Amino acid sequence: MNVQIFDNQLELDAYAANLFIDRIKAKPNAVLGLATGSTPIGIYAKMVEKYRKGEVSFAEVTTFNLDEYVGLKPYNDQSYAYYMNKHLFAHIDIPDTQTFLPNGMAEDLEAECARYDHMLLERQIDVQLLGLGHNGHIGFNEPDHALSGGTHMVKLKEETREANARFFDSMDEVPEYAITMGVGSILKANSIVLAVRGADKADIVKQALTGPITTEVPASLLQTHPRVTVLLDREAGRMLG
Ligand SMILES: N[C@@H]1[C@@H](O)[C@H](O)[C@@H](COP(=O)(O)O)O[C@@H]1O
Repeated sequence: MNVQIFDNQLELDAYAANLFIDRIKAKPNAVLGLATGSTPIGIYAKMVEKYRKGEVSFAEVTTFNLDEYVGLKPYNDQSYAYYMNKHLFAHIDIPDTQTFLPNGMAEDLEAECARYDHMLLERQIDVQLLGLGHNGHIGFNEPDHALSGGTHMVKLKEETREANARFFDSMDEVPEYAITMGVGSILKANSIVLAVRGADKADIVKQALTGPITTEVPASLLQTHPRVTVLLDREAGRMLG
């Protein structure tokens, strides 16, 4: 693993954005795997800035998001569809037909997981962006005695709902279920960028990067992938030797 520790957030954001932009410059029709949460916001802002300066075009890029809550309409401001439009898609030249997220409003959620998985099987993600949950989750793959390879529905752990409650008006509004890309699909990406910030993630960063490879810390499976770049701020990296 290539681990980079940054003194400030802006440097981390710029470095991460460049990894994606360099890939698009080398391969204009690159397939990007995208993530949500607070960490990627600055990375997307940097991508938008570079797009506005004319440094990159997303016209041929395709994107797949990791996950989506079940039961939130796309125009609900807490849905990941809304987030992606707000922070990235609305500001760049990517056609709507080339951006994909699981549909958490699908009537038949099993069929929706199969549909999303089918699309992922047909394509290879060139660069996959990941954040890290406090319990080691990636996407919404929660710690468990076994993990799913493909897209599936998950019941969110209470700790995850609590961590994400800060974005909602009350805990009752935080969805209980989500659809997430599986760990198998994530590990199939050609390269992976894991971005993590904050002292509250230092312990799980250490477990994920240096602890045993276990489904109880889903991010520890990244140790098995040959091309992972880990981007940390000082706080998140403070427990690494
Ligand atoms: N489903 C997302 C994850 O994909 C993300 O990595 C995590 C961490 O988010 P943050 O960057 O806000 O800590 O939040 C959510 O649970």
